[in-house]
Formats: sequence, C-alpha cells, structure tokens
Amino acid sequence: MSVVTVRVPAKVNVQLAVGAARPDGFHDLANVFLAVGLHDEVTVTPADALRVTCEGPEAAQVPLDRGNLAARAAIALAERYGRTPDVHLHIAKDIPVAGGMAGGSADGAGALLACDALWGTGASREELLEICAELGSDVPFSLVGGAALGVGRGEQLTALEVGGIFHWVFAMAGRGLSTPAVFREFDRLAEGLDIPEPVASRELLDALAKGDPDALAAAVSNDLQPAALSLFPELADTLAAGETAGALTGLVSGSGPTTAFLARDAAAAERIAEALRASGTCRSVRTASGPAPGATVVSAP
Ligand SMILES: C[C@](O)(CO)[C@H](O)COP(=O)(O)OP(=O)(O)OC[C@H]1O[C@@H](n2ccc(N)nc2=O)[C@H](O)[C@@H]1O
Ligand SMILES: Nc1ncnc2c1ncn2[C@@H]1O[C@H](COP(=O)(O)OP(=O)(O)OP(=O)(O)O)[C@@H](O)[C@H]1O
Repeated sequence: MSVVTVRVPAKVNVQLAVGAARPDGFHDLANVFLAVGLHDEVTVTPADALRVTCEGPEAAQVPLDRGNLAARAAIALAERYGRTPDVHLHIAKDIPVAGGMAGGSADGAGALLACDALWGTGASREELLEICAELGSDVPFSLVGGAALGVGRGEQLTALEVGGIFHWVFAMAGRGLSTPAVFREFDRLAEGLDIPEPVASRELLDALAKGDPDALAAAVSNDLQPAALSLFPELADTLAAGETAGALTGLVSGSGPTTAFLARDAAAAERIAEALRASGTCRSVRTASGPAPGATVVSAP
C-alpha cells in the first residue's frame, strides 16, 4: 500500500487586468499571481474505485463527486496514461472555498502531482502543465507557485522574480462568490465601454522584484473588484476596516469575496488582523506571507 501527500498554496492576484469577453466566453488577462502560505493538502491512496473525501471547517461546501477538481485531475492523468483512476483522494482543506484564492485549483494541481508520483507515470513538467490548463485557468499557477504572470486566460505562465517576503492579511467573507458570475458582472459593467488590452504593470513587476511593499501597495489593481463589489457591496466595509487598521492597501482577491490587505511587516499584519477581527465586517481573518512554493510532495512511499 502506498500513499502520497502533496501540499499546495493559495494565491492572491496582485494585478488582475481583464480584457473584453472573447468569443469562447473567457477573457484575456494580465494576471500577476503571488502564492501565499495558506495550504490545502491532497493525499492519494490506491482504492477499488475513485473516491473523494474532504476535512476542514468548510468541507461541507466541497463537492465530493467527479466535479471535484481533484477527481477531474486524477481522471485526466489516468486517461492520458491508459489506466483507471482507482484512488482515494483526501483533501485537508484550509484554503477558503469559493473565496477567489484558487482553492479548488490547488486541489486539482495537488491531486495531479500526487497521482503522478503514486503511478510513476514519468510525465514531463510540460505535460502536467498542459493537463492543469485543461482543468482550469488558475490550475497551472497552483502547480508552479512563487510568483508568475499569466496571460491568455491566465494559464500561460512566465515566472517572476520576487526580491522579498510580502506579508498579507486575508478577510474571509460570510458567503462565497461564483467566478463565472463575477466575470458576467464585469461584462455587464463594461457594456458600451472600450476595454483596453490587458497588460502587466511595469511598476508592479518592479515592486515585486525589489520586494518593496510600499511600491507594491501603490501598484496593485484588480479589474474584477468593481464587479465583485457590485455583487457583494458589504465588501467595501471590510476594505475600509483594513485600511483604517493600517494596511498599506486592500483589494479583493481575484474574483472575491476574500479581501487581501498588504502589511509592511509580520507585526503589522498581526495588528491589522486583530483590528479586522474586531470590526465585525468579515467571517474570519488569516495572515500569510508570500511567495510560497507551488505544489510539493511532502510524503511519499
Ligand atoms: C479570477 C481568477 O481566479 C483570477 O486568477 C481566474 O481568472 C479564474 O480562474 P478559474 O477559477 O481557474 O477559472 P476557470 O475554471 O478556468 O473558469 C471559470 C469561469 O470563469 C470565467 N473566466 C475564467 C478565466 C478567464 N480568463 N476568463 C473568464 O471569463 C469563465 O466564465 C469561466 O467559465
Ligand atoms: N476541490 C475543490 N475545492 C473547493 N471547491 C471545489 C473543488 N472542486 C470543485 N469545486 C467547486 O468550485 C467552486 C469554486 O471553488 P474554489 O474554492 O475553487 O473557488 P475560488 O477559490 O473562488 O476559485 P478561483 O480563485 O480559482 O476563481 C466551489 O463552489 C465548488 O463547487
């Protein structure tokens, strides 16, 4: 009997520039991802048939059928290598569900790497990244971690240099937001407007390379934020509470509704977290720093 466990980080989008809707319904992006130290762990064990279980405070919201991204990853890898995906996938979930932090994508990348190690397929990194891109736009980044610019629908990655550790506070909201619904709201708000091609900000890339939190705070942006706020107006109160508490900046993480606050250092992050907890404007608060490594095998036979 063998068992493989893979640890996978969450992400925050420090820049999310969104272009007009494409004919296939997706949007071209300039998506600057930063992996942060909140993790899910996916453990894979041989079994008689494919089975998914999940533990963690939000486990009840995670689908356990073949729609789970971890199950889809196992099926995709098995198909490619002409075998059956007879495994038990267990997810220890710490990344908020439907929070805009790529929790499902993390489980997809984690299951892929875990099954690959268990089955010894010998798949190349490129092949694994190709399967990730088929599973979802955020999944390739969950595999590679660190910091990267994603173009196309976000799946075509270039690794970015990061010159320091950035300290973040994440405020989890009382309910989730659906990613497709937020993109649809973006389209509605963009109606009649001329949407420019999405491009990465030079100032932002320089701030990351220098590891300079003040410069990063001045350069972050999220084109999905107005859409997320339109669907979830109370997020404005959370953003205001974080900024009042001394965050260098606050923004919606990806499609939301998690809000992310950049702090100057770890002590400031703890102070901001305490103030956010006391503000009553969010369900829970976590601190985490980044960049964090991508999907990593932490225990294997
Ligand atoms: C908002 C982000 O999390 C930012 O990193 C991602 O763009 C979303 O990535 P994801 O959750 O992996 O998204 P996918 O599973 O690929 O797509 C879900 C849905 O989001 C919308 N979508 C996603 C990515 C993209 N570039 N354009 C889109 O319009 C589409 O409606 C799509 O059907
Ligand atoms: N392993 C999984 N974990 C969580 N949700 C999953 C998983 N697999 C499929 N889902 C489905 O995907 C939906 C979105 O969940 P997820 O946690 O990935 O959102 P998200 O963090 O907002 O994603 P992203 O930041 O990539 O847009 C959930 O509501 C759930 O129905």
